[in-house]
Amino acid sequence: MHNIGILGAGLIGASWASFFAAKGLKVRIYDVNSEVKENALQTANDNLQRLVNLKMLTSKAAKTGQQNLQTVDSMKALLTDMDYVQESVVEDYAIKADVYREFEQYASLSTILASSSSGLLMTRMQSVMKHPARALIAHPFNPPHLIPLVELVPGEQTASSIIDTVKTFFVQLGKHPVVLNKEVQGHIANRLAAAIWRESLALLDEEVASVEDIDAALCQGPGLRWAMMGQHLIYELGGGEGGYQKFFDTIGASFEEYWKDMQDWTTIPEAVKQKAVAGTQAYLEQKNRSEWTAWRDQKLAQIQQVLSEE
Ligand SMILES: NC(=O)C1=CN([C@@H]2O[C@H](COP(=O)(O)OP(=O)(O)OC[C@H]3O[C@@H](n4cnc5c(N)ncnc54)[C@H](O)[C@@H]3O)[C@@H](O)[C@H]2O)C=CC1
Ligand SMILES: O=C(O)[C@@H](O)C(=O)[C@H](O)[C@@H](O)CO
Repeated sequence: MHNIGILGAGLIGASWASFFAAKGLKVRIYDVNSEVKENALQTANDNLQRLVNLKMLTSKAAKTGQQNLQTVDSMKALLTDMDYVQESVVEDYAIKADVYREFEQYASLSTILASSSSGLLMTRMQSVMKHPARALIAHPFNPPHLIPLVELVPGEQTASSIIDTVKTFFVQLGKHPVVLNKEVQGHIANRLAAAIWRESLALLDEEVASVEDIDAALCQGPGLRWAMMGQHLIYELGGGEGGYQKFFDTIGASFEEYWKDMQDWTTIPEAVKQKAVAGTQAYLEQKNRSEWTAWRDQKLAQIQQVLSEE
């Protein structure tokens, strides 16, 4: 697959455009909002240069990538002779349904449609399609041009061959695809993030600690391990010579007590949202959002460079 379509070019679509262009693929960018589309082109060009500065891309590859990026003015122009489309339009079933119906007016039967959706169910999204077998979720983590994870989630009508094709495609591009056997809201990573986020909010609400200390307790502790290990492996090691079973039999029992005492919100209280927004302002006194984003991207690149030195 060489012709890549970016359908929806906001925050994630622009980063996807950067990623595919960095890999030497031909990338067409479309968004219903022309200003967003042109901004995405500029962002993708800027990101390619940033990848050079981060020593994650050669200048030659960046130049080729910039030459391979183009914006188009219609879905028809986006989808003509298109191999693979990464859909990153607004996270809304109705909007995605309209986009999928329009997609099928112009895309050939062989064109793969992959949604970036953070947690919508592909079965519901592909239900409006005449040819749903070629649609799946390929959910990234922000920013996809720097974070390798992509969660592949089939809908009930997705062909298994499409999952295999897209998994191979992403592995060849240096991504780390994980394949879900069945769809669940939020997939894997966002469900894990949701559990941590809820308790981060609860600890703030119960005035256990400040926003910055709650965040630091995460990124200066377990977060460092999470860059290379997940909870299962971490606790296999946490059990010492007795391994995971020892961990279950000893420390694990304490976690059962924590769970009894932890929040089980299914909606976020408005007062908590206000506390979190207020508490986060302290970060913006240190750096503005663009500076935090640049700092994040630099650290993400450095971490991955270290982790690649096996
Ligand atoms: N923001 C994030 O950190 C992440 C977002 N995602 C997912 O990516 C998707 C996009 O999210 P964002 O980039 O954050 O949203 P965004 O709001 O930045 O971009 C969405 C874009 O879709 C465009 N759009 C709306 N209707 C359209 C149509 N009919 N045709 C073409 N373009 C249309 C909008 O103009 C907008 O530019 C969502 O499904 C979201 O769940 C996935 C991972 C991370
Ligand atoms: O965290 C991410 O980048 C992704 O997993 C998401 O889909 C989040 O929901 C994102 O929309 C907010 O960070």
